[in-house]
Formats: sequence, C-alpha cells, structure tokens
Amino acid sequence: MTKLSVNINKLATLRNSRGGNVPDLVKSAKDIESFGAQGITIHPRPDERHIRYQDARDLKKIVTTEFNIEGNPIPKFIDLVLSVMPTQVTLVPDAEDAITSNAGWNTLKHKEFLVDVIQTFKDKGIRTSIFVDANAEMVKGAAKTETDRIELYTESFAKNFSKGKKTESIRPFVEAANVANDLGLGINAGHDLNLDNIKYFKDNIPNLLEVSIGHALICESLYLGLENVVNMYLHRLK
Ligand SMILES: CC(=O)[C@@H](O)[C@H](O)COP(=O)(O)O
Ligand SMILES: NCC(=O)COP(=O)(O)O
Repeated sequence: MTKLSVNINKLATLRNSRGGNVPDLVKSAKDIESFGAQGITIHPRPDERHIRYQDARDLKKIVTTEFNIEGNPIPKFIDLVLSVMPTQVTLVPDAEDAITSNAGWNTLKHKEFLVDVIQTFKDKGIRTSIFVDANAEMVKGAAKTETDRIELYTESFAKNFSKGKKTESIRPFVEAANVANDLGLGINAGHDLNLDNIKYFKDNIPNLLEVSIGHALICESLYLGLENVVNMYLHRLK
C-alpha cells in the first residue's frame, strides 16, 4: 500500500489571501485525516507565504497520522523541525524566491552538509527523506548520507505523462526506484501528481511507500469535493 499524505499548503494560501482563519488549517487537517488520508504534509517557506511556522506547531498538536514537514534546512527551519518533532522531515533545496520547488538535491555536491543535517534529525528520532531527481547517481549519493528515504521529484513525470508520453515519463523513475530499492532506501514521491497520473505512477514504481499531493488535490476538490477526492486517491493507491 502507498500512503497518501495531503499537502495543505494551498489551504494556507487561501487563508492568507484574506487574513483571518478561513479555511481553518487545523480543522481541515483533522477532516482530511477523517476522510482516510494517512498523512499531512506542510512545506513552510522562509517568507511564510502559505504555511506559517506557527501552523507547524498548531498542527503537531492535532495530527494523529503521519506528519511530514518539507523545506530547505536553513537554521530556522532546522530549529522548527526539532521543536515540532514531526514523523518525517523532507529536505528540499528550494530557493527563497522560487514559486515552488523546482529541483532535487545534488547529493554529491552537498554530501557533507546533508550528512550533517540528516544526522541531526535522526539523532532525535525523526525520519528523514531527501528530495531528488530521478537520477541514479543522485539516488546513490542520497544513500551515502544515511537518509532513511528519498522523495522522487515527479514534475518531469507529470509533464511527460500529460503529453501522452507514458513510457518515456516513467522510465527514469523506475530506474531510480530500482537503485533505491537495491540500496535499501525507502521511496516517497511528489510534485504535480494528480488524479490522472497517480495510478500509472503507483503501478510502475516498486515499493512506493508514500506520495505527498497538494496543488492538484485541492484544485480537483473545487469540482469534486475534498472528501470525495481524498477517497479517489486512496482508491488509486491501493
Ligand atoms: C517539495 C515539493 O515537491 C513541493 O511540491 C512542495 O512541497 C509544494 O510547495 P508549494 O505549495 O510551495 O508549491
Ligand atoms: N512533496 C510534494 C508535495 O508535498 C506536494 O506537491 P504538489 O502536489 O503541490 O505539487
């Protein structure tokens, strides 16, 4: 089974657009869990344009499934994660001004830094994951950092899939997953996954443990309803 972790960044974007507390992230996270999702993901960015650091603290009190915090491990992010103690931290090399995540780690170039940060989190019992492109060398580099898992950055898969290039879209991901499995790394995936492409991705990636999905899931919910959409993903991930 592949777990669904719902990324609620977009709900925070909506809330922040008006000030106030609508939608209420704490209530939304509880509801999403009650609809069957097996995790909640947040990605606080340094400018707190959607998820605020306080949201991470508030959500920690009520999330009963898996709590995943993603972000670039700058000092204030490391401090936040260590104080909140989520189930999992996913390290993403995002630039401060990036609209969204747009690259995986160069795990060879940043090996020493990653080893250090990963150790800091693992010492506290927080599971670690590193966001990487579907590239065998980057996966091998990730294994050398002692991370528990990788998160495959699926934007290129989603783009090619939407153009009808199914086989081409999945090939590098299958290769990267095989390397990860051989090296004993757990495999997560995320970015631009949606109701159209998720089943094909899941069916082709061996031992896919978890997907985190936000942007498309919230957009699809505008038409189909949040509870219904969560269940549609759960059905496709069986
Ligand atoms: C790590 C990743 O893939 C991103 O999808 C991210 O978590 C989404 O962040 P935004 O909601 O800021 O685009
Ligand atoms: N790690 C990926 C994530 O949390 C959600 O990405 P997206 O579905 O918003 O592209």
